[in-house]
Amino acid sequence: MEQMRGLDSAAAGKYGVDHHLLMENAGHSVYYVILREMGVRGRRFVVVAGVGNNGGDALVVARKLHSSGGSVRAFVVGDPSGYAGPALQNYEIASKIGIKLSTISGEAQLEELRSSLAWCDAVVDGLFGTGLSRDISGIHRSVIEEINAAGRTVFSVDIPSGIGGNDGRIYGAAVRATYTVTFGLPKLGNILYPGYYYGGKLFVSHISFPPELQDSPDIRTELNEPPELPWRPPWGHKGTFGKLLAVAGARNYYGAPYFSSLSFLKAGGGYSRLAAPRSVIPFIAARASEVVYLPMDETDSGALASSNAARVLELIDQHEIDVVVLGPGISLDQEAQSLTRTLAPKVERPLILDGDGLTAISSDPSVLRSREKPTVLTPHPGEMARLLGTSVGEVESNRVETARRAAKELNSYVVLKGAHSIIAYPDGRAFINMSGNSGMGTAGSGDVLTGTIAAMIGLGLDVGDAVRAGVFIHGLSGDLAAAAKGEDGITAEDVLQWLPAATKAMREDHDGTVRRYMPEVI
Ligand SMILES: NC(=O)C1=CN([C@@H]2O[C@H](COP(=O)(O)OP(=O)(O)OC[C@H]3O[C@@H](n4cnc5c(N)ncnc54)[C@H](O)[C@@H]3O)[C@@H](O)[C@H]2O)[C@H](O)CC1
Ligand SMILES: [K+]
Repeated sequence: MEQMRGLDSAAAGKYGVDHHLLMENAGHSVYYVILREMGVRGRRFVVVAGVGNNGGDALVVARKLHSSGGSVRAFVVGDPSGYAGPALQNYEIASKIGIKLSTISGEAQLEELRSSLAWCDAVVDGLFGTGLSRDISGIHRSVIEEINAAGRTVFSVDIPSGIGGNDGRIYGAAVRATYTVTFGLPKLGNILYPGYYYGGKLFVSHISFPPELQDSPDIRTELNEPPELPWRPPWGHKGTFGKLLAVAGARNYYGAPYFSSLSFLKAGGGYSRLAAPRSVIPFIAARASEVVYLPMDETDSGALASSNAARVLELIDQHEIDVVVLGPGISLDQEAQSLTRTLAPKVERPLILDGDGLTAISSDPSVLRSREKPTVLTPHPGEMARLLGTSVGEVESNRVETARRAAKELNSYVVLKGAHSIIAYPDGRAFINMSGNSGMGTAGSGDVLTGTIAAMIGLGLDVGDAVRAGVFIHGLSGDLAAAAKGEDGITAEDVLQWLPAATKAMREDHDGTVRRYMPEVI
């Protein structure tokens, strides 16, 4: 939000696009969405305006709806003497042009609001925008509850009132919008859950900001728009599309090694090898004949013995491995953990660390510092908390900055998994991934992600691009699975089985596939 205010003042200062113009553009963009989504003439609208600039925007909308033949009942919530600048100007105009304008200062006026909400076809929510600074109570909260109770189509101005602009959290109560039109660029609160859910269909209006403002390098957080996949030469062979070595598995963890090694092939990778404890391999081989198996020495508990380190390094050279996955399902067995800490600094290939492999390096993250080749970490919030020595609550309350911090401190590409996974680069950039659904919160889904990212490296993408493409395609695969079977019952196997279709969609219609996940720019 602070960045947006900076853009605002830059727009006014440098280009003369002052706040009056910005407010007019903002109001018009909401009006345009209403016109396009439901029409205006003869329709009935309740406009709820707070006494800040969000309210000012809403009064511009009221003026335009009124002018185009809509029936408008506007309610100012709070003391109109609070208006200033362009918001005051729009309040004064709204007072003169024949709009039915009431002020709600207390519970006594709620009945008039309630009957108007019953009367209207749609509500314009301009109570709070990015100025929301604390939990909502009193009359503001009652108004939000009335809007939600009325069950009408709601167009929220900039952000659903009650959603925090920087964190997407609900500040006491929040409007459940059908549409949100946000200005300039999306705020984190428009994109992070639950804010993203409360916003309904999201539109972005650049409110006539010049591109050089929107594309400013100072903006270090973006939506994940993954790159096109590299071309597949028709004369390609297994080696052309990447050779994986997955070091994974333990006696009671058959799924992780299976999912991480097979998903590599399902997402387009060329040749997949799995180094797993000797006794585990027959069970996995029965399910994945396409993977080549390397039986490894094991401890009494059936985990990878630490004595395997030299052999793994030899195998990497012998088979000209391109990318290594280390950790899925290796268990907390001390030897497997120490094997991971021994291998991590020595693997001179792009390395993806996941699952219990992350736990192994959590006790000594410095083992990554000496690595020259890129490192990718794919923690869920619990693993991230262990990596950073903090709590899950801390991680979840500030997902973007936590991922950014981890990427910098560990000099790695970090995927903080969860609803809207966050991808952070060592250089400080962060990307919010928009594909995926709640059905993917299921055992093994993360293992499918590691093989998918590895496949993108195998196809030839730079590691940063490979992480962004892998996370997006993994989520897309889960969405295709959910579309076919519903979110409740999909399992990691479904996410795995839909990977080819997801990769195919990216090849056949990259722009269309990605655009479906992006807010519509109007
Ligand atoms: N480039 C842009 O992004 C543009 C943004 N515009 C609009 O401006 C709002 C932000 O307006 P602001 O005046 O800063 O605050 P709000 O209108 O969001 O809030 C009103 C007012 O409410 C007070 N307040 C905060 N929290 C509470 C609370 N819990 N209870 C009661 N009152 C509260 C606080 O004093 C606020 O000032 C942005 O969202 C856009 O809609 C421009 O108009 C267009 C360009
Ligand atoms: K709002």
